[in-house]
Amino acid sequence: MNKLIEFKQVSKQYQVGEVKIKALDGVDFLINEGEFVVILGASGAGKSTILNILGGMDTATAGQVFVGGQDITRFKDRQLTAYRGEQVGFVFQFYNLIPNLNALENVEFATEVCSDHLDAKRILDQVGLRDRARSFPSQLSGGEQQRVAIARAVAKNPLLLLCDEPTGALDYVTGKSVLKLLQDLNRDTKKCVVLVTHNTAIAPIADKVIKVRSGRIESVTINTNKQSIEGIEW
Ligand SMILES: Nc1ncnc2c1ncn2[C@@H]1O[C@H](COP(=O)(O)OP(=O)(O)OP(=O)(O)O)[C@@H](O)[C@H]1O
Repeated sequence: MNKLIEFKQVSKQYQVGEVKIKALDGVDFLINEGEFVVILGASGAGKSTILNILGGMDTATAGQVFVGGQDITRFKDRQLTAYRGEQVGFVFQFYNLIPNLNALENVEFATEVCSDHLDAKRILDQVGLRDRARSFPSQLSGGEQQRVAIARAVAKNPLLLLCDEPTGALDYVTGKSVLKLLQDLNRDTKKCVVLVTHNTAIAPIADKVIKVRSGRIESVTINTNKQSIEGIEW
């Protein structure tokens, strides 16, 4: 399998007044093309910091981050903006949809800047929202809004899909169906998915599990017997 992402001795320090906070401290890991990766860890472990640096939303204090062979820590602002806009699809806990655009418009708006984007209607169809394309976020359930957010991310046709606690605001059954959608998309499109969670029960659905603790990598495990989301409970 080809290497897609490499973190090399990545550190991140935040300065809050007089206090220095070490969010990441020498983080190393590899992710291959097409992998479904779960980043696990307790609150404050550094999971979101890893995802934000990988997505070009934050910058490392030290170290290198290679994505598709390019060191994104060396990118100038414009390159980073282009990388974020075109190569990365984000899915957040609280959907972040634009309230006065309907579902279809939310997806189309996100893909406008992407030269290689997919058809918004087709992707909405794929996430099971064909009949809700004209609905506004306030008219959709949490699970439906998250499906729009996933469609928005996928329609950009990005290199990677980054998901930060995508089921954090959803009930058990809806959360499971959103994870199933992400798992299906990963299988069908071969896009790399990196999902951050504190829920250890989700780990068996991943190809690779990266455990983070106090800003360091505790372990990296390859699941030889990856499970389907239907097969696990918590
Ligand atoms: N902008 C910031 N300024 C200062 N400290 C920050 C900032 N962002 C994160 N931190 C700190 O860095 C550490 C790692 O935070 P991070 O958000 O990556 O953890 P996390 O594992 O994603 O936690 P959670 O599951 O609670 O979201 C924490 O101690 C946090 O307080």
